[in-house]
Amino acid sequence: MIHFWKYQGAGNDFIMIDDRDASFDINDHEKVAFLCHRRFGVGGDGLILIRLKEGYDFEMVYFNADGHIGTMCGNGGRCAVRFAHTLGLFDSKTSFWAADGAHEATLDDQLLVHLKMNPPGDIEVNSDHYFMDTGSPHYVRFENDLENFDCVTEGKAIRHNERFAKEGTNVNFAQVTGDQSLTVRTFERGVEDETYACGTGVTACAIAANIEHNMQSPIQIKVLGGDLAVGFNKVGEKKYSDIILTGPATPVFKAEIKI
Ligand SMILES: N[C@@H](CCC[C@H](N)C(=O)O)C(=O)O
Repeated sequence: MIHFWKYQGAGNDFIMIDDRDASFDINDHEKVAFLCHRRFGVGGDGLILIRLKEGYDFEMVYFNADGHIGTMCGNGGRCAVRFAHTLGLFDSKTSFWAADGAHEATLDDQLLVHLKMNPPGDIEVNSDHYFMDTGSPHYVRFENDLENFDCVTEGKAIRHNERFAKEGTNVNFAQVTGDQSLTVRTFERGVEDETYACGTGVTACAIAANIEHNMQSPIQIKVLGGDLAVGFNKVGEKKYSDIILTGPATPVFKAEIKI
């Protein structure tokens, strides 16, 4: 029997498991893929284990819906913070461990989670797109009409092109909607579909918007499942610090599944 919670952050949804006793087999990809399946299982864009980690309040172990361990997940990170708070692992400020290293986060009075993201290393600026790693790899391209845009077809073609076919990449399409606002749609690696939101993706889009359009922090970002914001400090050419992803992290239900 597996006891779990379902959480969503701006519509990016996750199965959350309290695995402080480390009893979940992280190599059982089939089980994770089954649990994330929207027809045969619980359904989710990913699955997250909360584990203990020395020197931190907790560790977040993140799997994509395909059953394999993923890289950093920004929306999942916010949901993990809210879940860890419910488990009594911290009071209002936390530091936790994830695939890309340490993160800090706070939970405010309106239950919004402010999550510090690790700065991207090299940012590639190409003629029609950006590529950077904000904890997960992200391709970013600016578009003019995201409402009438085939994100799945375009995203899938880029994710499977010669450059990305092997390792994969997440693919984001961003539209400037104001002086400090964007709309973003994302095709996610590991889900292999468009998701309602991607936290590491909007982080990459905010940075790309600063480089391409001199857009200033904080940037408000509309995604299919809600509203997110990304703040940052520009500390040099294509160098950023204090990158904060802000958004909701909402428990949906708790249940158990016999497996
Ligand atoms: N939804 C996530 C991104 C998760 C990482 C990704 N699917 C991958 O492994 O590349 C987010 O909110 O950042």
